Amino acid sequence: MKEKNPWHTPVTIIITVIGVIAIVALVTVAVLQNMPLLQKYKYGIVLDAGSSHTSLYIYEWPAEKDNNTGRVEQKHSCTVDGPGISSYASAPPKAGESLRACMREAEEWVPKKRHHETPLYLGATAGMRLLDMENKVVSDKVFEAVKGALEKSPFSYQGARLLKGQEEGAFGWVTVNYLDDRLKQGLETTGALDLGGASTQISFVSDNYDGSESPSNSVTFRLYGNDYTLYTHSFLCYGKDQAQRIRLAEHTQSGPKIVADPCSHPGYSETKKYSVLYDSPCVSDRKPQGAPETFDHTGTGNFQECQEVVKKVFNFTKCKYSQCSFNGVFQPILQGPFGAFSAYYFVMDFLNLTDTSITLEDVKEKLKLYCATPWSQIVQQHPKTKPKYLAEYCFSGTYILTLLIDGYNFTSVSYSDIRFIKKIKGSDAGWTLGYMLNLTNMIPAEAPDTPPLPYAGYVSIVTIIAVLIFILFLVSVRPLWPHCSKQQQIV
Ligand SMILES: O=c1[nH]cnc2c1ncn2[C@@H]1O[C@H](COP(=O)(O)OP(=O)(O)O)[C@@H](O)[C@H]1O
Ligand SMILES: [Ca+2]
Repeated sequence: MKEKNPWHTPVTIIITVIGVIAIVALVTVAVLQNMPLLQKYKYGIVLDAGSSHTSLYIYEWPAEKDNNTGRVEQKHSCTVDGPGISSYASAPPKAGESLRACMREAEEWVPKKRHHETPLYLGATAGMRLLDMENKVVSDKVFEAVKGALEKSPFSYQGARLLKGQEEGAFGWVTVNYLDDRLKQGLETTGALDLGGASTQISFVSDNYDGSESPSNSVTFRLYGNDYTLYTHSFLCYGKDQAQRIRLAEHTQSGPKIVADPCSHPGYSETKKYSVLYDSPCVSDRKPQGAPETFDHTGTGNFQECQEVVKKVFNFTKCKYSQCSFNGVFQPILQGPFGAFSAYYFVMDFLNLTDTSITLEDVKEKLKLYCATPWSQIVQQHPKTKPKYLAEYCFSGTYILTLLIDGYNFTSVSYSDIRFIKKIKGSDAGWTLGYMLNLTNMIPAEAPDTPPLPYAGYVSIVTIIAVLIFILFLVSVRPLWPHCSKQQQIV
């Protein structure tokens, strides 16, 4: 008679089926419970209302990683048509209207079901700081107008406000170091150099600065369990557009009809209004009395002379601290590396000077040749560049070098610590990302707890343990197996 397969007895079949079901159930529960949720994204929107223009940035991050890091990315940016909001002083409602096209674009980029929970911020910088100094009533009206426009959007409007210079510098530093993944890993940080139209910021951590000398320049952060004492300073009126005004004001103190400018190309000639040049708190107190209505701004294209006149924009005489940058402002010893963005990048990129491994002498030589190039040739070579920018690159390049070397004390050696950057890993360098990370509490003060095992390792271990338990179970119930019981009977 054929012997019955002991595995086919009802007891073993039941034990096996129950065991397999138990393992599958155990692994399934463990996996489901710990599985990352389906990749859903959250969004945040920040408007950078700068002195020259407004930009809107949309940021995106995985929904389950709110307070983890290195994951927020710029999804889209939109440049608002027209000038910065501070230019609408004579027609504030138009400042609000100007934002409409970008706000509509944002509605398309952010999935509709996320609109209501997407925070929306507007931060205004030096253009509005100047307008606020000049006429608080008007600057309030401009803010009212932009608030009105933003409140109408479907997003979660969180406020429109004037950023302090310190915040602008510090959040630019946070952005650069966040995107470079330096904060989470506690690595040496990168300094941030931001050049705008109306102000400029320098921010860095220096071993020689603990915040006690000139405390108004210090900002402290605790990020991912690391303490940082940041040195930061914002120079109002030292953005490149206002610095240009200060420089031209030097030239026009006697109210001349013709200004021969070494920082403009030979053959350049433009009629300009005195009232427009002096329409800024950075120069208004120097307006010459009895000047004609206009002057002819002509170029001589002399880099050395341009350097001399640009230097006069800075005051190097007084310093009540152990050391200063300029205008009597304290600055600790520079400690690199540095990322230089915004107009630093636009100008140096146009001039093909973003490579800081070339010597400063070579940089100056190239700029000298560029400044001496006749205006007609410049216009011909760059038909697509805005004439306003084109007319100023010789000045802007000279201003950047003078600000870095004479102003901040970079040397021919430390100049190579600077990287001119526009974007880091797809996100624009600037204060907006740092501002949003701060307001949404997305950078925790303490390092987040990380799971001891990666997800795949966790699943494998749960499976192996479950299988082992099952085998042990089978072995322990072996005496119940029919053929074993038979053998025992024989013995
Ligand atoms: O393509 C460009 N070439 C040269 N300069 C540019 C270009 N795009 C923007 N800029 C300049 O960058 C600066 C941006 O300053 P912003 O408007 O942010 O002022 P703020 O930061 O002082 O408030 C302005 O001086 C603007 O003219
Ligand atoms: Ca800016």
